[in-house]
Amino acid sequence: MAQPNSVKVLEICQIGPPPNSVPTTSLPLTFFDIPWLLCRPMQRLFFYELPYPTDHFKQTILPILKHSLSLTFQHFFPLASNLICPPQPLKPHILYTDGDSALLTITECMGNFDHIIANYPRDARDLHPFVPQLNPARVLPDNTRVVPLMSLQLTVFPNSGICIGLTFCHVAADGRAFHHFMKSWASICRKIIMGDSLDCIDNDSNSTLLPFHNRDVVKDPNGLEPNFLEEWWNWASTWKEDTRLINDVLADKVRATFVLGQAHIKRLKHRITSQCVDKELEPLHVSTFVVTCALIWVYLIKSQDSRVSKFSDIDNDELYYFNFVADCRNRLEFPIPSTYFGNCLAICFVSLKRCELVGENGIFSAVKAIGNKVRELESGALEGAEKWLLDWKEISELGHLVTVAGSPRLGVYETDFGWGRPKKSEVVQIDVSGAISLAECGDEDGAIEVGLALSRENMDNFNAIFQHDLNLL
Ligand SMILES: CC(C)(COP(=O)(O)OP(=O)(O)OC[C@H]1O[C@@H](n2cnc3c(N)ncnc32)[C@H](O)[C@@H]1OP(=O)(O)O)[C@@H](O)C(=O)NCCC(=O)NCCSC(=O)CC(=O)O
Repeated sequence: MAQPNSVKVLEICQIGPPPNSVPTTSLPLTFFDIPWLLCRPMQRLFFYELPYPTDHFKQTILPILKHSLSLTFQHFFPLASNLICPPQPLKPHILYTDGDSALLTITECMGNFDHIIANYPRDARDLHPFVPQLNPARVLPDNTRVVPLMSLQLTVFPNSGICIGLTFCHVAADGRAFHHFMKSWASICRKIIMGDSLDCIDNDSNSTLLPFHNRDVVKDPNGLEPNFLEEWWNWASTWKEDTRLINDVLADKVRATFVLGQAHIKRLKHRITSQCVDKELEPLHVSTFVVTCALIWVYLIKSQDSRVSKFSDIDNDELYYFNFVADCRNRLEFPIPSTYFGNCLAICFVSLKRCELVGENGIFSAVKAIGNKVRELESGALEGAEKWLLDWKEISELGHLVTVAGSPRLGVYETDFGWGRPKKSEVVQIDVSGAISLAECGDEDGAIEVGLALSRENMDNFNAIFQHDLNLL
């Protein structure tokens, strides 16, 4: 019997920039890009309500989506390009050659749209049929690997909605760059639907300014690039691909979205600020991002308690880690345009003992640790950058790590192709990577959506703690 969420493939094609519109271009990787070479591909879904039958979608909407995608690739060509990894010591780089294109698969799904986009816990495997696979890498006779950087999937849910799914390599684009691409594609599509002029895509709002590709703006006075490359080569030579089947990894996992409302965030901020006053401490950096991360970090550790205690003694002195990235486009001594296309992220780690996190003042301690790290970025976002890769490797091997994907500042729900805001956006890879995903809330200004993928037992525990504690805020 077919699974409710199985999809039927309607068409497979390749879409690239219009022929002869982009010259052959090679982009070097900067020290900001190299750490992402070994990162799993990003998997992002956007769901839209669209009450049309499949034939209408195929005849009317699909041609516009394809045409606007091609026009968008003309400016965002790295996403239609390949990552070229020649044998050491030649450097990996991104190469666009005329004719390069991204794989686009069109599918149809008879599953229940409302269930698929719901916030309540659902089988983590439910979203995977909508995630496109990247074309496999090619290996040239001289052992150069040619790796496609992005693929797309459009799934139509007859008479209810569509899903735009994208898989892309983080080495090509960070969150800001990727969502710039998405909003530009949406803007061009919208203009075609409205019959507006396409003379330029940079005349309506900041989100559709043209991307900036010149990598010379990234200065590297401390020589991070050669060191990161050396570490990547060492790491890649011993790296073992995770060959487990996705269904095995996700067999017991469920995913859910938790919403932290504006009122909750306000009260949480107020509570932390008052604690500072009561204890006569210096004010902390109490942003929405910081308080949300602190709260979720603490609840995640508390929700694991029952599982940990079943198998082992809890070591309260053990260090637990939290990792987030910070957009450096306005945080460096040298100017980087806000439209810079590539990676421009500082990698930040904080750690606390388990007892500090689960104790009475756990959220306060977590706010202090994360907030201080954000504040440190003001005095030098590249401070300690030489340890980014080593920290990453060591800490991920230690375990006890919570990482963040997405951000509430990327405007995910502003991605409007001409038929309204997304009903839901999901970061699918968190179910394997173990990260939490953050986004602004689609339904409430100032609220935050937190995406989680946990074992069924942990999700139940997390849900109970979240509902109980939120009522006390
Ligand atoms: C370092 C940070 C994570 C956290 O810094 P902060 O704690 O200071 O929080 P912040 O920068 O969001 O905002 C701080 C304050 O600035 C103001 N502020 C900032 N941006 C604003 C905006 N767009 N609109 C309105 N206010 C804004 C608010 O007052 C806010 O407080 P308040 O919040 O209280 O109102 C962030 O600055 C940052 O760099 N975010 C981007 C991270 C990123 O790019 N991630 C994507 C990874 S790639 C990826 O994951 C791929 C993918 O997504 O597909």
